[in-house]
Amino acid sequence: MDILFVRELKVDTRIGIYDWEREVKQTVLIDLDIAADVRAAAQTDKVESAINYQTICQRLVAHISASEVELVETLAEQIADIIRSEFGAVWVQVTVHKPAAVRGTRDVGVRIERGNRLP
Ligand SMILES: Nc1nc2c(c(=O)[nH]1)N=C([C@H](O)[C@@H](O)CO)CN2
Repeated sequence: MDILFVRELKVDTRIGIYDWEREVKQTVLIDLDIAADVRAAAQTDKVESAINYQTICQRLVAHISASEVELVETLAEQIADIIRSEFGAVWVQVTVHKPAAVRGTRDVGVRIERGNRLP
């Protein structure tokens, strides 16, 4: 199976479990790996035959910038749902990074996989 990918989609959002985190926006970075059969797109050379990664990014920026969840897990699950239900992906891996959220670390976050990756 082929993979479409997005690295480090940067979005400011309200996220976190602490009172101070409900008052500010923080930056999250999103990585996506999306299973896709890209042969039709390659043969036609038309984006209409592809899963459009720009459209996905625009949809996710709209969703994430308006969201107010507490956990990175919740955000990752919502992102996977959007990509599968609205863009027809059969399998997706979503990584949500919350850089510098924990003192002494460069990065924390979560990575999930949803759906069935075809051979
Ligand atoms: N499993 C998780 N643990 C923690 C989360 C989270 O989203 N998932 N969040 C926090 C805080 O909001 C942290 O990011 C800020 O200091 C702590 N643990």
